[in-house]
Amino acid sequence: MTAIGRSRQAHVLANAPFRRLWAAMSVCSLGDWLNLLALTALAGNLTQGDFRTQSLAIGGVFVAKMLPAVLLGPLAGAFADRFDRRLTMVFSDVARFAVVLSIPVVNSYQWVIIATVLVECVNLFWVPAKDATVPNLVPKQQLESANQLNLLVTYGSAPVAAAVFAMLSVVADVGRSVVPLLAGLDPTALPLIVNAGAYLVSAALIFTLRDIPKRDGAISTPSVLRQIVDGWRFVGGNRLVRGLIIGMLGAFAAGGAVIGVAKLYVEDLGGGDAAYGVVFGAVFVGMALGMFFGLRLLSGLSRRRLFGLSLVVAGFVLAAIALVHNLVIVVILTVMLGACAGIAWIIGYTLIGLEVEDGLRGRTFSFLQSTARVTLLLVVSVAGPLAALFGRRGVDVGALSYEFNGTNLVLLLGGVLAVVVGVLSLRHMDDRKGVPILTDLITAVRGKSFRGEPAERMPGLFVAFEGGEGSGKTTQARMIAIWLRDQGYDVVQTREPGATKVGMRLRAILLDAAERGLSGRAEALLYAADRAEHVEKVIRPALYRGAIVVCDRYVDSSLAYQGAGRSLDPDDVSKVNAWATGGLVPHLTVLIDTPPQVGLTRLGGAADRIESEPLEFHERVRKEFRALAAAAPDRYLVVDGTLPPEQITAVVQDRVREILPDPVPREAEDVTGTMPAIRD
Ligand SMILES: Nc1ncnc2c1ncn2[C@@H]1O[C@H](COP(=O)(O)OP(=O)(O)OP(=O)(O)O)[C@@H](O)[C@H]1O
Ligand SMILES: Cc1cn([C@H]2C[C@H](O)[C@@H](COP(=O)(O)O)O2)c(=O)[nH]c1=O
Repeated sequence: MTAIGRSRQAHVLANAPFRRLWAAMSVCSLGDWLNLLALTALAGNLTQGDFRTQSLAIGGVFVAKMLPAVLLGPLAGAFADRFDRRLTMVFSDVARFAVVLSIPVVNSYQWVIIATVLVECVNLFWVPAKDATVPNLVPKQQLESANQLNLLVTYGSAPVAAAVFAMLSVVADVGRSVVPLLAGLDPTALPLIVNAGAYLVSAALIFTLRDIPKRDGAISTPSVLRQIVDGWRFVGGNRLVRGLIIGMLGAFAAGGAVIGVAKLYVEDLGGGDAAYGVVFGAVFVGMALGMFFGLRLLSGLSRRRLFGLSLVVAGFVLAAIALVHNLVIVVILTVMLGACAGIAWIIGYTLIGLEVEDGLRGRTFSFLQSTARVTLLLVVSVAGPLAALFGRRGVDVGALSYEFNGTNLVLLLGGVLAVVVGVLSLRHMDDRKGVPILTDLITAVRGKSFRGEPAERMPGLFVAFEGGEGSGKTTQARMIAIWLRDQGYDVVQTREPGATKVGMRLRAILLDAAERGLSGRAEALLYAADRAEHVEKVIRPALYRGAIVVCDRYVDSSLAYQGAGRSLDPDDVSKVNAWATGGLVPHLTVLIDTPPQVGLTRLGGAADRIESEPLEFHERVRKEFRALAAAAPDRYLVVDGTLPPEQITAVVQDRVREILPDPVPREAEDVTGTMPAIRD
């Protein structure tokens, strides 16, 4: 039953005009992928014999495919705006049909290149006309679903095309051996005919789609160079985005190296066109596996770390592909390579979506797309000539001989590049500095979250100071931090709320006296949010590093203030905080126990939102602090806060000394005195 006032929205594919356009897009995408496979294979077949010529010939196809988009993209977009969109698409489809069909008929390398450029020029009209049509056919609220479906067919058709290509290649081979008339035909002729047919089907589908308005507004497409310059201005200053862009472009470059030499490499391994189709399809199968299963398998690992890590692993897998001379193993490794690429791709896109602020997001995506195109073009154009330049080389080790060709070199370089950008991304974006990545990885593989590490397993020491308003804990935390630094320890002195960037904003909200009417639960959650950020970004990394963390307030403050003060269920407060901190508990909590009547009078300046609570509230807080300490005396030190500050410091020092790794004995300290190196 649907709720009153809410009607269930039909699926976007229930919209007949969009369904027809989508069908046309699907057929075209399939045709496009088949085209890529068939043309690269044909270029290799037409120049067979000489390794160098073949490498250059295949590289030439990629250059011909990408150059029109880079040079003429914006121009074609502007032209496409002026024509009737339906007719633009229909004419483009018919033109593509004719040009692709002519390729197997002419059967020459020069024509392959000319035809490729022609088809790509026509694509420049088809794509903007299609993009501008979708919003005309679909209501605004369904646009996102429509775009998702478009993406699905754009990339989802690649493995289907690879399978179709492999199958058609086998059929063509059988046909040529059985029918003598077909013997002279290149095996790629059949896939090219199917490719041409796909464009014709699309033309027919769109021709009958009368709902497309003739013209509606303009699609403005700035030049690729403009997009890159503008984009860098916006994204270059952000460390996270910089890391993401470096990683994603590196992945594109490594991918470009693979695309540029894949056909020849498969041929080197003894595979024909069908095997090329299988390897091509393996990349996409792997990508799908990575996107769906890889992320689930490692759901406990920090996304930023997983991004860099998947690039590094992809690099090693690519290097293995470069060195192994076995087609079956190469196909398996290619699936793994695709999985790493899939993980990196989805994380990269999601992180940009989540962590880049709204005003920058569009520009970041368009910057990424423009630079990705240029990177791909550059790498693909260099890969072939580089492989050709290196040629074929053999290494003899005793009775064994190992062939290392230009294709192996390009793949190996692609692998090294992926490892380097992976490491660079990790260094730029790591959100868990100081925590060994292997520890995180093992925890994630075991199915646990990286946040669940108890303090005892970390080399550092965690001391928290608690107490009511004006009890003197900030003074004591500072004295202890100075004393510890004097003794040569790495000390991180911190506080709650407000030790992180987000925390500072939360502190402002939480303590603003003008912020009236904040509910108890919201207050508890905001303190917990501050704590989660604090633990993840400051405390845990410091403890992993082996530092001593001296923290002014921690979970007990929430139990005392929100639990007892606001009368929230202590179990709820405890659970929320256990989740927020991943169960991180201090080694020692020092409670500076000062009666509120005393503490509140010590404070100067205007009272903040919590300080201005009535005395009974602060009494409840104090009572709860004392109860918590009484329940776990081993982990607490309770000191009378009305004593003179130096006396309190001495008591705290004695207790902390007991748990210090390699402490300086009290007597030695008394004799030598201290030479404070850092006062604060
Ligand atoms: N033992 C003490 N006896 C008297 N005054 C003290 C003592 N300890 C600190 N003070 C003074 O009390 C005031 C509050 O101290 P401090 O800032 O350390 O307290 P606090 O517990 O951190 O307060 P809050 O958390 O409410 O900000 C300061 O002016 C400080 O000099
Ligand atoms: C961590 C934490 C703090 N509070 C309250 C206690 C104080 O009134 C303020 C913090 O101010 P301070 O001068 O830095 O001590 O926030 C709380 O209610 N719950 C908490 O978890």
